[in-house]
Amino acid sequence: MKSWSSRPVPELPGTGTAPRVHDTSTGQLEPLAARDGRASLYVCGITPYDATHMGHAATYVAFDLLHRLWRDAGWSVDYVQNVTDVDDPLLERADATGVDWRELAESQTELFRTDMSALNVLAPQHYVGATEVVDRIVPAVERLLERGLAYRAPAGTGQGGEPAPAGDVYFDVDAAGALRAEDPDAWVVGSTCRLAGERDRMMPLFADHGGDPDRTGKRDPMDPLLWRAHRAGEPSWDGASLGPGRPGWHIECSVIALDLLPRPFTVQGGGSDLAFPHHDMGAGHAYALSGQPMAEHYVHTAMVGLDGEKMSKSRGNLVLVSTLRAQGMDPAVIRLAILANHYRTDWFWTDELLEQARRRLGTWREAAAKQETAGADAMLEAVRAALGEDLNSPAALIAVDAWAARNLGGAAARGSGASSQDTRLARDTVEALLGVVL
Ligand SMILES: Nc1ncnc2c1ncn2[C@@H]1O[C@H](COS(=O)(=O)NC(=O)[C@@H](N)CS)[C@@H](O)[C@H]1O
Ligand SMILES: [Zn+2]
Repeated sequence: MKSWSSRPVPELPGTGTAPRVHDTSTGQLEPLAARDGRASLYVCGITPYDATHMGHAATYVAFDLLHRLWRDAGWSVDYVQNVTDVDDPLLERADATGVDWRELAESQTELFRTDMSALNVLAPQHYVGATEVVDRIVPAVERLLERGLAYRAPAGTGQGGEPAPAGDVYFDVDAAGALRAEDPDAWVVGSTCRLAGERDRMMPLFADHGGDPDRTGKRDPMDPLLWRAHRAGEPSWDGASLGPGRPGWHIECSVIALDLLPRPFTVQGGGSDLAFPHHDMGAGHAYALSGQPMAEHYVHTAMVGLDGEKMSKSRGNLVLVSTLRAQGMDPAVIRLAILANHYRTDWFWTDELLEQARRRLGTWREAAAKQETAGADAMLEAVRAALGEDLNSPAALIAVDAWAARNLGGAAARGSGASSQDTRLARDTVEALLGVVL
């Protein structure tokens, strides 16, 4: 699937260092460093409807900061993102709005690409739809069955009490967890999101995020679906020995990452709502298939809300990037409004945030319009330091505020050494590291 076009990233003098970022699997700040000069990133992509709301945008802008820091450190970045272009929520929305599910997926993915390009989010090298890799998912599920790490559920009733045909294939979390006996690094339920052993906390999360604990005939209610046997009216693919059907959710990300990224890759990323079950189960599938951990680090962004509630499709309280753009809002203002919040602190989208970002950008651009300015070196150092400490973009913006104030304060405030080269470096710093064009 095609990705999107990205502006070139200005080169900066010197190099940054490995950013220390909070890793969900350890609960600590960890240096996210490349190996042999290569860093690799898998950020879960959208399920293509209601794109691109501010929650989506905040998550992809956060990982864009990491991507830019890695390039500033002189490393090459292998970046993969998927599109969950077949899944229950998408089919339900298509049915509810009387739109063909493929057309809905295609048009919403295109809108997402346009919004990402407008927000100056660097494009992944690989942008892969679940429907493009069904032929890779089927053999992976067959392999898990052969190894006794998956099983076919008998006919019964589904999560909502509806009839469920025989042939739904589930991952056996217990059997997979037993692999730890052979390898202490092996995945067990909860090992990548630190919920191991907390079933009473896990079960509601599992049910809320695509799980079907009440489906009869499962060995463990928490076993996640790998392959959904064909139901009338649903899209389905040839599943070879699995029979006709469609992929489960977690397995798509495991298979795409295993196909395109090193084992393990550097960072698995997404919003905090993906930590469990999605990233944890996905890590279990990847370990069961490869014998290697899926990722070295797991990084999750906080939730963006509106009017006191998490911004989400189900609540329909969405502020869309494309709506603001259609109203003439400069996307750089939207990006600045997002960056004014720390990626790991839940926050609410407000008009004041947008207004504050608009003013801030105006001040920065006024300073950058001056023929000669000073202080870019100090600003570069301060922005690198702020982002290098758990992607602290609010502190980075304050460093740019200080640079602008100094240069709008008249010649005396600027001090000696003002030059046009300095202005160039200031612009390049703000664009290369923050993705904002002055
Ligand atoms: N309110 C929100 N705040 C922050 N991030 C959010 C919010 N809502 C969704 N996200 C993030 O946006 C990304 C896409 O979400 S999504 O469209 O529901 N799609 C999915 O979660 C799956 N397609 C991942 S494989 C995910 O990383 C999700 O965690
Ligand atoms: Zn995913």
